[in-house]
Amino acid sequence: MYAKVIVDIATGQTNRAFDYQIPASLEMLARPGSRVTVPFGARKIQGFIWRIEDKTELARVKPITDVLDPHPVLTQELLELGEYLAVETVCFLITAYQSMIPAAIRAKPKKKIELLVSTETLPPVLQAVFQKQTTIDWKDLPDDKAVMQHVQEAVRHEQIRIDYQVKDQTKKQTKRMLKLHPEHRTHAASLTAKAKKQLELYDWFLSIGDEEAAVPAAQLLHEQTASRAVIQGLVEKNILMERNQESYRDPFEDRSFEATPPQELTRDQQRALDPITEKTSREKHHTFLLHGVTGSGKTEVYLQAIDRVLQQGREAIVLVPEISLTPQMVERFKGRFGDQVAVMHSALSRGERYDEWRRVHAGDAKVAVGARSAIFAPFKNVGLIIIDEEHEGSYKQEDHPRYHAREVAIWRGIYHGAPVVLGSATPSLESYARAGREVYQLLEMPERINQKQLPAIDVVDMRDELHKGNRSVFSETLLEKLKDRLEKGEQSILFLNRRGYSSFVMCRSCGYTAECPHCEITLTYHQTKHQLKCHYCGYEEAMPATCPSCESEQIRYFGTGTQKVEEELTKVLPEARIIRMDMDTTTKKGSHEQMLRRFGNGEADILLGTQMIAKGLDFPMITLVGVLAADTMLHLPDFRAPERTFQLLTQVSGRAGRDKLQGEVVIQSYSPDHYSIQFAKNHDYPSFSRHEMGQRKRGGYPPYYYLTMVNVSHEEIGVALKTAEKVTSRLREELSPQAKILGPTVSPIARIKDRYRYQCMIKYRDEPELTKILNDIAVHYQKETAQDKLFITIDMYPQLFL
Ligand SMILES: Nc1ncnc2c1ncn2[C@@H]1O[C@H](COP(=O)(O)OP(=O)(O)OP(=O)(O)O)[C@@H](O)[C@H]1O
Ligand SMILES: [Zn+2]
Ligand SMILES: [Zn+2]
Repeated sequence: MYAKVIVDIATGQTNRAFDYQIPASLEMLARPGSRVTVPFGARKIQGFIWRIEDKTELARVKPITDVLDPHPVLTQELLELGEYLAVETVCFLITAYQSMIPAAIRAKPKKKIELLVSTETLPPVLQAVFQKQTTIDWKDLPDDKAVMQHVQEAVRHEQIRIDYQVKDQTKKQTKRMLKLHPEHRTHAASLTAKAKKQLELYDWFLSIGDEEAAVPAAQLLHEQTASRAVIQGLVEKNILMERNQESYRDPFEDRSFEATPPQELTRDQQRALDPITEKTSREKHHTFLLHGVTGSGKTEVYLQAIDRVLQQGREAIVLVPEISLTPQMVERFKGRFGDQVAVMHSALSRGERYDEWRRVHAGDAKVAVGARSAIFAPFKNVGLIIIDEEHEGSYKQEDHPRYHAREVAIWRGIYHGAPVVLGSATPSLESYARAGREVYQLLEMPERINQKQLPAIDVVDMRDELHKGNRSVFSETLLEKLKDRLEKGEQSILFLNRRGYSSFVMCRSCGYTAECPHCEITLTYHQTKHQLKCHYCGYEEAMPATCPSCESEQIRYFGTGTQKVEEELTKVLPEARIIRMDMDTTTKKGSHEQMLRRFGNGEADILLGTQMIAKGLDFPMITLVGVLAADTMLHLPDFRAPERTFQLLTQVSGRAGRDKLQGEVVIQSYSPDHYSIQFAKNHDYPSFSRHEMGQRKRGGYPPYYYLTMVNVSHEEIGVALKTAEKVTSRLREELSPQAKILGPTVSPIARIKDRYRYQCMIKYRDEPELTKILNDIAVHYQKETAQDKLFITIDMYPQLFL
């Protein structure tokens, strides 16, 4: 037998399968998707078995040194998905595969064989191998075909188990379990009346009424059902059998989750659920866009749809943005589905993450809830994929492989015949446009639960505040309302946007911002040259000393931090209890959760924070939301800036008045008339989307055009530029005349780590050859890139433009 192996060297030359022979001793373990060690030149390296074949074209092939995984880490499906990702995102196969498995098992684990039954029941050959041990190293097995056949048989009969020897830091815990031996009836004949205690224990097991039931030995001892000697007696007689069962580290074990029964759905919820279950019950793929306003009860729809899928014996994947993977969110899923839920996110330790992954891999968990990479959950029978807050930029990975989780979800949905549900109060324009063209099916929930009103939004013009002589970060209106909530004992959220800080220039007097005359994009301030620059076309101009619009000298770049806001807040509202949540205060593991729990328990009046408090929170006592500066993101050099602003304002406003009390929102802005702010104020997603679609059409941006970004960098500015020019002209030659190729221009960050950066943007509608051409370009420069001199990054769904 031969294995085609994808080796763990991410270069163009090694981006193909290499043939190796599978030695007899490893035949049983070598499966597609298993990781292996193989000789490569003078070295030994790791790789993945990609395919297994019974012949090779090569005259001489070396044997595989070792198979690392007792069970393949990648399923056949994931192997195929990797091939798709490699082509579609222009990355190496090995990079795609590595991104699908947790970091903890990328290390080289040792394999061991564990005895699950008493030694005597093994065939003599294996008895000799084990002797008195219950666990032996795989390495110590004799390299003998006959022994291997016995091992294979014993695995099949669950007499032994092959598993990883995991290093201490990620040590698995095991529990000794007892159950009836398959042939207990025959063996029980040997029990005499004298062995009273043993008979009692045997009867106890029979009384369970389930031949397969396994009971922890510790429980029997603890509850004094039997003594150690009695248990041992029955095990020796092969009436009971013992086995070690893994118990997983449970990151949530110190917390109990209140069971939450399904709620009776509202009419809107039922109307959203029905089309989804219609597809799940027929195991048909279909993509839904669930557009439901904040507080419309989208989560309950997800939960009930998942429930159906679990009843079918299938599995579900739920993606949520990392930042909204709060205890509240976890509670809802654990509360409904208990241990069947595996939670996968970066706040868990490496070991915990590994355990959760293993529970999915072993089929012990049925629902994977996690951030972006959970889309690779190694389930075998996926029945439903949900992407909550589907508009979030974090679903796009900004490193190789540069995939978008939405595309991966749809690929897997098609593979499994599983619907994909994209949910949001503020869908991305891309998804909404697809729903408009009936590529996705739109499901709408336009009202909050119990017809609760959406909060009234007050937009305060901060230019007026300045003219009135108020230089504080709080407008009079906001301060008044904050005081009012303090008196009533209700809670407030203050939101300060961190993104887009000090990168743009604005006149504090009239709200003027500098824009590129060619691109409808805000110019970015470059400190070194004291200049304003367009990231897209390269246009630049000098930083003005006075505002070109009103001649005020109050023109400057923009920014203030949460810490400063907190200081000011304690000055004006000394009696308020404040929790500040930002990158600085949440570095400690668990602090994020703890702060939210304290706020939820009413231990603070005001929650002040950045992006991490904008979504997902569902606290009944929040009746006021204040947005301190709505503009910061509006002027980012990114065509999605108005969309992101609208989304964020809508999401953060959505935290107010979700329960019985009516909510209210104050948005402070220097450009209160901007359409993003006005449409958000009126809770008018459809009008926003219509207006923004017009802008996109005029600018030639998604969803009217696709974008691809090619970035070239090199230590020598000349080489970087020349290569970028070559790539650009090649694209111009090979793509159709309809494709617009912009650039090369200097990247917004012109130099990173001493490398000069140039970029080229491709706008296109239909270029079937594009991925092929880009892959060819990557191959063409592979020598230079392999030497780490030249970097070419190709991004098929650019989300960030820096
Ligand atoms: N059918 C129902 N009956 C009563 N209460 C419900 C029902 N469905 C949901 N709820 C409650 O309504 C509240 C809002 O629901 P949920 O958090 O799911 O909204 P959402 O649509 O996800 O909002 P957001 O987009 O703002 O996160 C929750 O407290 C939830 O428990
Ligand atoms: Zn001005
Ligand atoms: Zn421009």
